[in-house]
Amino acid sequence: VVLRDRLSSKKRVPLPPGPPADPFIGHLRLVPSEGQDVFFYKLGKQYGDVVQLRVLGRSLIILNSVQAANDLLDKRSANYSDRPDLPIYELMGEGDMLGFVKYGDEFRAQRRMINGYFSQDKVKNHRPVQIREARILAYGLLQTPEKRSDVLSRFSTAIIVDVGYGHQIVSTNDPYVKIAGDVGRVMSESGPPGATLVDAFPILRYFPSWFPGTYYANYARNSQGVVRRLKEFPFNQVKEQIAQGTAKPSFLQAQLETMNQTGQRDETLAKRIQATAAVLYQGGADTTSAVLDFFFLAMLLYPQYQAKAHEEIDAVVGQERLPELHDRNSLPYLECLIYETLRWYQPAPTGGPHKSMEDDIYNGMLIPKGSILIPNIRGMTWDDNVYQDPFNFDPTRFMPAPMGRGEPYPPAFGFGRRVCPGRHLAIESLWLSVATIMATMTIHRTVDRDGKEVIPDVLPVTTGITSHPRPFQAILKPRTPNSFTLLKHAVESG
Ligand code: HEM
Repeated sequence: VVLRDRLSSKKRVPLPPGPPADPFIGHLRLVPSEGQDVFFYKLGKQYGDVVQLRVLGRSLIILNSVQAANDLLDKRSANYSDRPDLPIYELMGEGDMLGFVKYGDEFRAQRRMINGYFSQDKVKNHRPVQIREARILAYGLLQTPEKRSDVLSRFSTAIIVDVGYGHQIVSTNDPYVKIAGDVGRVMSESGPPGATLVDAFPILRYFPSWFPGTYYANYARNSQGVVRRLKEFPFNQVKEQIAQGTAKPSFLQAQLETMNQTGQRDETLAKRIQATAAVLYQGGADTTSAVLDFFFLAMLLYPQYQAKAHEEIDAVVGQERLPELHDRNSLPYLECLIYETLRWYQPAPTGGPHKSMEDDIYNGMLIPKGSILIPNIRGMTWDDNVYQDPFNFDPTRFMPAPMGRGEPYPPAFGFGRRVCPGRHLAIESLWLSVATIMATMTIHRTVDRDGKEVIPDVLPVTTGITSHPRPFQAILKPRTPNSFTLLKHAVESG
């Protein structure tokens, strides 16, 4: 009786508001193929911070405020930490990797493994690698500014490959660079159409990749080799190095050593180690380099903030040495510059999709069991209840009054039990790279044939769930002759 009463009372609870739908396909025709983050943001403006869409019988709940995302995904995380079925990623061989794993024991085991190596406390051990790579990055940018995008990718790949697998990248022929390139291509390219679902509903091919069955199935099948190599190559390399006594400390080495010590050599554990090591690359490489590219874009569009960062670094660090992490607390403006970059544009603007496990009621609205919840980070960072003049890039917004307005840092790393486990590593990588770049170079706009400054396009490209700036050129110059010498010396002395 109690259950019947609860169910019948739920029937009276309205669903969250949303736009009018078509019969059967629901809101399918409304959702655009590109720029879903901006579309969801606009829906939020019209219908409120919790909006419901129905697509082919599935309930999509769009969350456009930090408050709603925290209330549901964090405070009620026991119900909202599952992921939707993503058959295409499963087909690719990624179904057992943390970003896609369902809520349950395997999820907990993988998070524990990753947290054990990347918690706030543990990431301190990885600083020497990050410092070295930040300096190689700045040196590389000054030497080949026209290859900025490649140099940024190399930076984020090198950190993951060293911290994750104990391998230092020294040349572009490196097998890890090849694997990284292949994985990046697979994640961003779409393949030939032909999947049953896509054939049945051709419009599905324009859907973002988190929507079940929408990614090209053939392409996914053809990509299995790339994903397998990402899992097996580092694993086999480190296993061999351990056997030969040459393994360097790394995430993989630590997991394999623990497995050897406990004598627990079962296949499930070996597969789990492979999957967690692979997901580090997948979660950490393109995201970090995309943020840095957004940073360069912001510096070209808003040169006044670059000048302020230079001033702060000169006052604290001077020009005779390079910044170190112990300078971090003395450089509040630089901190704000990094968080404003993360607020302004994000590499994952629609966040990670969460799935609800039971019916729930929130603010008088029914969130049906099995809904896919999209924490639309774009909408949250453009929320004018939280951020004044949200489209404007303004690092001082986070500063306490009277310098700023004390606005909160953006939720760029997601929510609840699914919050990004690489966030501490990511923030330190970003801090070291931005601090080293600001200490050693100035960033300028290029000029066209008529001598007019080129202002790059601010609108990013978003494919699937990741976003990065459109290609643009920047002129990078050493701040002083000593900047270049300092970097050269740091890089050459290792
Ligand atoms: C600036 C860089 C980064 C950004 C903006 C970012 C952002 C995110 C976001 C938004 C999510 C989804 C969270 C959710 O579902 O609520 C996520 C998940 C994840 N990230 Fe990151 N991330 C970054 C760097 C990294 C790094 C460096 C690593 C690894 C070392 C990493 C590993 C992961 C993993 C494994 C997940 C899946 C977690 C799960 O499903 O439980 N990320 N990240």
